[in-house]
Amino acid sequence: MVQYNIALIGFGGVNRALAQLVAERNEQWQAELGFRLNIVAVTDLDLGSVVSANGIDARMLVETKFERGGFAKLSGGSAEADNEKVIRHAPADIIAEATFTNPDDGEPAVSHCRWALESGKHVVTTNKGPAALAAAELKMLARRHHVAFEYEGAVMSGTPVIRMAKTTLAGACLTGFEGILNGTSNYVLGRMEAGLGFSAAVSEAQAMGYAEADPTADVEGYDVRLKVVILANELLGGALKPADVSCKGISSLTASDIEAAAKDGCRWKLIGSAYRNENGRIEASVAPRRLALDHPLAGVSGATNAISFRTDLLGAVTVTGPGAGRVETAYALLSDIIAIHRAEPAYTTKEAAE
Ligand SMILES: NC(=O)C1=CN([C@@H]2O[C@H](COP(=O)(O)OP(=O)(O)OC[C@H]3O[C@@H](n4cnc5c(N)ncnc54)[C@H](O)[C@@H]3O)[C@@H](O)[C@H]2O)C=CC1
Ligand SMILES: N[C@@H](CC=O)C(=O)O
Repeated sequence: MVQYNIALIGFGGVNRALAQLVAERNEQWQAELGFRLNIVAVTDLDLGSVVSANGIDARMLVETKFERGGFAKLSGGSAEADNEKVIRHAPADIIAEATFTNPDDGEPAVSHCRWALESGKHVVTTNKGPAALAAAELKMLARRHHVAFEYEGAVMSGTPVIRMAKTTLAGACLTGFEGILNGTSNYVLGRMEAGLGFSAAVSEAQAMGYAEADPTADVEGYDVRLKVVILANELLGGALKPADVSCKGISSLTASDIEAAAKDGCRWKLIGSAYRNENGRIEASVAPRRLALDHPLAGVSGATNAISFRTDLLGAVTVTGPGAGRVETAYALLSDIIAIHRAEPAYTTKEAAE
């Protein structure tokens, strides 16, 4: 039986949902995917840290109402989130990083990933900071230590966009993309169309688990900007930084802007895009756009996201699916672990990994 020991860094909506899946689906994964997961460590800024080489009961983790520092009450627990010690020394094969996204420098998540990779542990993360701001360094570190750095969930949560574009669209000559890449802002725009105020709509998105810890990142477009950087660098061979992407969010859109668009048979959407121009330069932007109702992205509603890839050989290829949500994003971590499992011989053979 293959069993991967996993450490959860950050125990908020996404990693809790992953723990819930572990509690409910390990038998199914063993039968269908050929492995099971064993949670050996968890750290969280609010709750502290806990390590157990034999494994921590996933159901107990999700069902217990821990108070601040509450992991101290568990065997092997402490009230402090001792991330570096846990990441470097817990007996984990895989580190699941799901702490807050820091859009400025990606820290401390970049360091979490670095410590894990340096210690020979695979990293799966939904955190956009490391993927957008330090992917080149972290991928190199991963190669050097013969482990994986995977971040499918950083764009469009569990909807398989990065891996799909890299593998199944290989050879189709991708020249650009445009899409709705933030669930919160799309949800907010839809609720405003239904007559709700901006702040009330943002509160709803927070309650549903879609929004960032600071929802400014969602409504001002900073979250989409990170996703555009990730996709442009990963799929178009760019070396973009957030400052290279012009950025405007939806916070200045008023109820009357939304009404006026509806009267004209249009709808506002926050669109992130990047294209390689004829000089080979990548032009990237984030901005609200008024789309006619027959535009392929106009009908994408709620926290659903969609991306249209522009390719030479196929024209536009559009993928739609969840863009946010706790379980949906936990699925992205599972999909990264499945990718690691399927590539495992490449990691255990030194020559193949170099
Ligand atoms: N919720 C969603 O729909 C999606 C979330 N993401 C990303 O996944 C990550 C996790 O998202 P959620 O679980 O929804 O966020 P959350 O805010 O529910 O949970 C984050 C957890 O990380 C903990 N934390 C923060 N800094 C920490 C640190 N330095 N050390 C240890 N723990 C720390 C917090 O105490 C909190 O419990 C974020 O980076 C987010 O941007 C990505 C795609 C979708
Ligand atoms: N806050 C983000 C979560 C996923 O990246 C969103 O709303 O899309």
